[in-house]
Amino acid sequence: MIIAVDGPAASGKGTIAKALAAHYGLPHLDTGLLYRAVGIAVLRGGGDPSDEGEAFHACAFDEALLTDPGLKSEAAGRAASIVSAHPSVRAALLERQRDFAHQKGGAVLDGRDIGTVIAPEAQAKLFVTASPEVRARRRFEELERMGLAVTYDHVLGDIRARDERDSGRGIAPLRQADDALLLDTSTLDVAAAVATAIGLVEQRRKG
Ligand SMILES: Nc1ncnc2c1ncn2[C@@H]1O[C@H](COP(=O)(O)OP(=O)(O)O)[C@@H](O)[C@H]1O
Ligand SMILES: Nc1ccn([C@@H]2O[C@H](COP(=O)(O)OP(=O)(O)O)[C@@H](O)[C@H]2O)c(=O)n1
Repeated sequence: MIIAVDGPAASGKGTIAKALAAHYGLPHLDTGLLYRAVGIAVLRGGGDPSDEGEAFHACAFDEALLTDPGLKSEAAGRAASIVSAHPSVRAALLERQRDFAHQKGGAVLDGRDIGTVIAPEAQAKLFVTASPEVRARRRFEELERMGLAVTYDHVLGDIRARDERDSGRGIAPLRQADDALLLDTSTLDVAAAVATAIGLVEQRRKG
């Protein structure tokens, strides 16, 4: 079974995708990490994420970058959101994601375009969301726990800017697939959000 989990920044999609993977015994891919790695590779090379040529070049990033703690920073998220709007960058990362989705037995992937572009044939698609304020609070607390110097207002501004860029781009914009089930986690804690997600996947499996 392929499970596609899409949604905006800090909606809880990664938490849900990981829990679904554990529940169903499937491998999980956080596709945002790939774009973050490209973004960080450009920044560390002194380049400009909005330069498509530089961003494309960075798609051949060192695999060790995928476990770099710097990937979780706001700067990496911002750079990821800029490089991910370049068609050549999306094309360069496409096959790797499709191969992961189509491995024997299935997989869980989370991102922005899993249900629409990477695996439109996924048996279960969830679109996870929450209000921008709730998402900013969660991300703010997460970054604080990591010891990063951030303010709530800055994180909220960053989340809004990313929402706009991710939803407004011409290629693979963030949107709920027609056959995706909506899961708003604004008033759900992690346990309730995961339980709801499992219920929705079961609905698709049986239907
Ligand atoms: N339903 C929830 N209630 C409270 N906190 C949550 C919930 N879901 C996720 N979180 C927390 O919010 C932060 C962002 O969650 P994450 O799953 O990484 O979001 P995303 O993958 O959408 O960016 C993490 O610190 C996570 O523990
Ligand atoms: N499948 C994906 C995943 C991420 N991305 C981009 O990569 C950025 C970082 O993604 P992420 O999932 O790591 O970000 P968070 O939602 O965890 O904050 C997003 O803002 C998107 O611009 C994408 O375009 N397509």
